[in-house]
Amino acid sequence: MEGNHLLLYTAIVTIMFFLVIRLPWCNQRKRKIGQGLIKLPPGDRSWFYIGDSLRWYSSISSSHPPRYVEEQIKRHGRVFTSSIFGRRAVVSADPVFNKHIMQNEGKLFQSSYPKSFRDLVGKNGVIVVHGEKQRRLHAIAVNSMRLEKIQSDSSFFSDVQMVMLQIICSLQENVVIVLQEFCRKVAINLMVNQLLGVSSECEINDMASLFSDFVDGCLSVPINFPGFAYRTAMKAREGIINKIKKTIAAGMQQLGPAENQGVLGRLMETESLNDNAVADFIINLLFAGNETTAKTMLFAVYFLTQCPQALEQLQVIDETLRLGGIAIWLLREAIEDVKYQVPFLSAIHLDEGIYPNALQFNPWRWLSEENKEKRNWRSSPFFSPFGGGARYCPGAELARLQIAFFLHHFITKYRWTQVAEDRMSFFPSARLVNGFQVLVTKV
Ligand code: HEM
Repeated sequence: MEGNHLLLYTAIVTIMFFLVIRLPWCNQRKRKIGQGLIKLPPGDRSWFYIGDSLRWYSSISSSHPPRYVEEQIKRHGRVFTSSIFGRRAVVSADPVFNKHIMQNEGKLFQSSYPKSFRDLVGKNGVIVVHGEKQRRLHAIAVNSMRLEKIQSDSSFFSDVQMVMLQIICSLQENVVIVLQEFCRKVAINLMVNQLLGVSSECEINDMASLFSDFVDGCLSVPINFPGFAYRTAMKAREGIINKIKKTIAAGMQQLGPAENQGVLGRLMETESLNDNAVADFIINLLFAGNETTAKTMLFAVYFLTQCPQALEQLQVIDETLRLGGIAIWLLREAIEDVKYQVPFLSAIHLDEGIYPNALQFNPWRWLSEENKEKRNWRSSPFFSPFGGGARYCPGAELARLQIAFFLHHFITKYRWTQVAEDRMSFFPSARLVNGFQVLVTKV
């Protein structure tokens, strides 16, 4: 399992082209496969996994991450077996089967993460726990970030506005900026404000620095030794926990109504979690929400740069999530031997059959009548940027609001010119390889 770290981290931060189901490789299962009692989906039977892994890596680090999967689909069909991550895994690029996997979280499949990752995000966090505990924390997360809840927070809009203005107005004119870094800063500052209810510039900056170290560690190789990003992230985790505990101890009621104190305030008022559980909860939201939101902001500006007409209309968020979706796959472990059929011919976000000219950024596609139902990410098997089933993303509404605010401010206040070639890559995590260097000028 340890060998899986890098890919796992990539998986976590990087719309769903496909789902990977890791097969727990016990002797009993090996024997059953040998005796033909368990039939695996078709696939290359080579146990020499390096070849598959290299092709997998080279594909996800290219601008077209599903390449490897597409090649395998041509040979074996939409659900196939592959030797990646040092193990046999079943890869599904079948939209309906993917939905089935997500709907059966905890019954037939479950998500699984290595110990180093669990230590960092907290072993009681919603991302890593299972069963009743996961359902309870997930419900709390959904409740604290519901659209109505966010909108009823009288300070939400003014806070977001303030954070946005602070950062966006700090941009210098006629200077080349690396937009990737800039979007990360925007997302981290918004996250500090939205999760902890912190609004003073100085406090936001302090916490943003800890958050940034923490997120870097989540995306690094887990070497717990001084000088390594993972160790720095562990330290940042301690700093974040201290701050959360201090905020709790200070009694948020003194600071005003709890619904105006971010997710932490709402949590304290309505839920009976102990301090450690609250800290792990917030840290999980931070991890899950930060890179995903930052990269969607970045990719939206990147696609808009290539499509100036869309600037006029701004129907861009769903199209960005389809074409530049951050979670390119999800990982599941099969709990039981699963019978499945592969009768489905349709495919997912980049499939020409579902989305004609799939590789073209075309936000107007979402306006057509036939795509209206497809667009419903809660029910559609063809559009799953926020996952599905028991683990669907509880931060989806918050993320969309933040991205919309960012685009509004950035687009109405600035014009930009791209100054260096760039392309998308999903290795080691979703990014633009040259950071997207742009020269900005005020409108
Ligand atoms: C564009 C931005 C975002 C994208 C594309 C995204 C995508 C996803 C996806 C695909 C999952 C499912 C993972 C799985 O099934 O294994 C997920 C889960 C999750 N997301 Fe998001 N997310 C975004 C923003 C956010 C934000 C802003 C927050 C919170 C502040 C958040 C919190 C979470 C949490 C806590 C989970 C885990 C739920 C559980 O395991 O029960 N996400 N997200």
